[in-house]
Amino acid sequence: MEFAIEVCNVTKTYKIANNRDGNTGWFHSLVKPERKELTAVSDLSFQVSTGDSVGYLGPNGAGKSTMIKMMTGILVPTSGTIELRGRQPHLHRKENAQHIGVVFGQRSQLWWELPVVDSFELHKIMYSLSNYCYERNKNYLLQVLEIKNFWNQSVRQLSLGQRMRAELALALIHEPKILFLDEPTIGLDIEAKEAVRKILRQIQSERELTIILTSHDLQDIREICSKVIIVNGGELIFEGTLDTLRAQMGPERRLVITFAKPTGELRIAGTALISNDKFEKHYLIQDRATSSGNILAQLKDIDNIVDFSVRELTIEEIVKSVYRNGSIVKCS
Ligand SMILES: Nc1ncnc2c1ncn2[C@@H]1O[C@H](COP(=O)(O)OP(=O)(O)OP(=O)(O)O)[C@@H](O)[C@H]1O
Repeated sequence: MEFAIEVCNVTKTYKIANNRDGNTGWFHSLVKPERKELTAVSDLSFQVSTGDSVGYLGPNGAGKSTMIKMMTGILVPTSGTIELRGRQPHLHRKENAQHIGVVFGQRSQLWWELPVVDSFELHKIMYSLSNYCYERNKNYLLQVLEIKNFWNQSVRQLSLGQRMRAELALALIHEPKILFLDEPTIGLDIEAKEAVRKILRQIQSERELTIILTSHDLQDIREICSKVIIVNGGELIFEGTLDTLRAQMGPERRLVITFAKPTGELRIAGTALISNDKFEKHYLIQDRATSSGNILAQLKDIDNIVDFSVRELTIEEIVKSVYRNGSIVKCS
């Protein structure tokens, strides 16, 4: 099997200031600063096959951005090796750039004051694209990403959803084989999120694109990715398919009910009571067959309910669940 990405025993440490305690600590840190090491990525190994779409998940500070920066060649691993299509990214930054596209949800590659088209013309020059290749890709992306009607508009006038579609098109204009997406739907409304996910699914299948996606929105992962890697504290804690993760995790939704008056223990069929405060109770929805309608039917006869919500587990809760429900799973 051909691997698009091979990560082998990679560790990345940063040197950070060691601020000393005590009354004079600040003074000593100022005149004689000490440094200590922080391990952001710890002995990580995994492979991504060509054409796979992988969700790279973890709580804040888990080392996701550090890993993406190493895979794109911006940072150099402290030890271990990374290969993208057989090449170490930091040693072959120029060649590597031809094969990868990068979208950071919180940072723009588009020129803010200029019309959208200008950023594309610039990329054409930067990537030395032939007229034929540029026009073919441009026409494809303009149509799939529906950006024709704001093609000549200045970037700062675009809505967030339009800008993200333009960012995606720009990252794909040189027809990369691997696309890195860091929180691509952050800040978008539901409709715009849906559009981005649909487009990514389409482009991925039409171009056999390998996708690495970090997101705190589980719906992104569910709709775009076939595999998941979960990291915590720089270490790999899960690698496998979404189905394996679901089986490992158990319930994926949480029901929260708020009461007007102090209320004793209350059971709801198809859920497990996990937090039993007098005014607020939390339940894990155990059974995938338990629909919101089913829950609503059970709640309608209980007066005294001020509010209730059914929400997905957060990444932090998933990480806890992976730890709680057994050993760390690695199954490619
Ligand atoms: N340039 C840096 N210098 C020193 N420490 C850093 C640097 N970049 C990241 N770190 C530290 O490395 C650890 C991992 O950070 P990283 O940004 O990779 O995590 P992350 O999973 O992407 O987090 P988030 O989801 O919050 O973006 C954190 O403790 C962070 O403070």
